[in-house]
Amino acid sequence: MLLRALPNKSILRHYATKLDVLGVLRERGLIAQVSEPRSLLERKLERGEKIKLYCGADPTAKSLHLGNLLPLMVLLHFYVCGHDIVTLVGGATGMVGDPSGRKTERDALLDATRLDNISRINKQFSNFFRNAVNSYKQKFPDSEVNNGSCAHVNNYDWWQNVKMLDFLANYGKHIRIQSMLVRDSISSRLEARDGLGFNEFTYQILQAYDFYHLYENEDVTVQIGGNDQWGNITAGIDLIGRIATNTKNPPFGITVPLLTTSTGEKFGKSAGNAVFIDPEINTPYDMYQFFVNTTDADVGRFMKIFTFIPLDEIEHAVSSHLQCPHLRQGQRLLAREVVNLVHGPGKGDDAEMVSDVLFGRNCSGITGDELVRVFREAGVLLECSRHSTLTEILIELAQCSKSEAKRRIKQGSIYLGPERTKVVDEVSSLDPYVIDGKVLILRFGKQKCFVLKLC
Ligand SMILES: Nc1ncnc2c1ncn2[C@@H]1O[C@H](COP(=O)(O)OP(=O)(O)OP(=O)(O)O)[C@@H](O)[C@H]1O
Ligand SMILES: N[C@@H](Cc1ccc(O)cc1)C(=O)O
Repeated sequence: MLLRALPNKSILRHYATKLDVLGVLRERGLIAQVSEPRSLLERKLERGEKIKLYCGADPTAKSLHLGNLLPLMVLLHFYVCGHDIVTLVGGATGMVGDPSGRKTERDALLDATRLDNISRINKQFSNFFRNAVNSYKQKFPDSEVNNGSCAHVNNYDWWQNVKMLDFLANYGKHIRIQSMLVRDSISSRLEARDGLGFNEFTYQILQAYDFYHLYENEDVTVQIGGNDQWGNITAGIDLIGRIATNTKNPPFGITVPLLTTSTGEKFGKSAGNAVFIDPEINTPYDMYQFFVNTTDADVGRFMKIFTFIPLDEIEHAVSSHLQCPHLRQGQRLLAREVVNLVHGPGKGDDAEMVSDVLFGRNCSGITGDELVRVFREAGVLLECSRHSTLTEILIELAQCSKSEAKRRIKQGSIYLGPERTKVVDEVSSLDPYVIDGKVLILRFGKQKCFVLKLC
């Protein structure tokens, strides 16, 4: 296995002092466990040796979600420091189902659904790394980013050729049942009433063999995953130790802490609380809203995990945020940065603009075209005929009767235009409130705001 030295120029501002990506990741709260011999990995990195890392996700949903971003952020930090990365979509493992962290067996997916999920997830992997690197470059224009290579693989590509008899004969004896039985994902399910199917029991063998395959064929030496993946990752390390032809470069596993909800549940698909990164499922604005609602206590932690904001700037941002927490400056910075990173430079700023308009911040100066673009992307642009009267528009928006609409206007709870002009009567023309002849901002009291494109 060839070890290549990292080009000096790839050492970025954040890592300049130590060549210590692992140290930075630890400080950012992105490391739960590193397998032994850890010091060997640390020394390699300190010497500037280039390594290759992989992380996998099963195609059990249409999209990756914010929980999946934690291991991907680890890959990303290594990537912008010049290391090579591989993402894996589990075309094979997705047919079997990972029991890790689950109390019950997964429902099998239809082939067509799984295949569709695979192509979507591969696209999300490549978009994520492209957007994140672009947003990194935009954020730190003076840093030279010599990112490593980024490859995307599907484990079905090698599993489809593996024959069961050959596998059992060649690898079976190297896989020890005792160590399989004691892994948390297995032992916890053996005690449960419904037990565990043979498919799920063998899952760790599949993931172990993936690591072995990538180690032998692609020079991958590190696997990253959530902490629930520790058992599967160490199964791979065991297998490599037993059968690899060249063990001069020992394999390693690095896990990230599991992002949990306030009730301690893993944030993800199974728990049904995921925020997805596919903009067709959750728009950048949805993601912005999720982060803007972060509690004060989590703002700094999430900035460390989900953004590239340097640690000293995070400290500064959090302490000035805590002086006036009601302004939610910390949450706004966090939300803007994450969305820029995941969806590409500028998308966080666009989402912030939508949020500012909807939640009543000063929005004068935004052009009609810009409003149409950002509200359309956020999926919250409404349309109405430019010949409609105010009463007709209200009937549509509030799904109310004509008399109810008129009553609302009389009550003085309707505000129009960027200047939020209160109206108390049907207006003869909406034109004075319309921005650039095409967009009307209409508010119901303080709570609701609508942006309408006039057609
Ligand atoms: N909440 C989370 N925090 C940290 N890592 C996570 C989280 N959710 C998933 N991951 C990690 O993302 C990687 C891919 O996960 P994958 O998509 O296969 O399953 P999942 O999202 O955990 O799905 P499920 O909820 O159905 O178990 C794994 O390494 C997993 O540990
Ligand atoms: N088991 C991982 C996904 C995965 C699949 C195959 C691998 O080789 C690696 C990771 C999970 O469910 O989160």
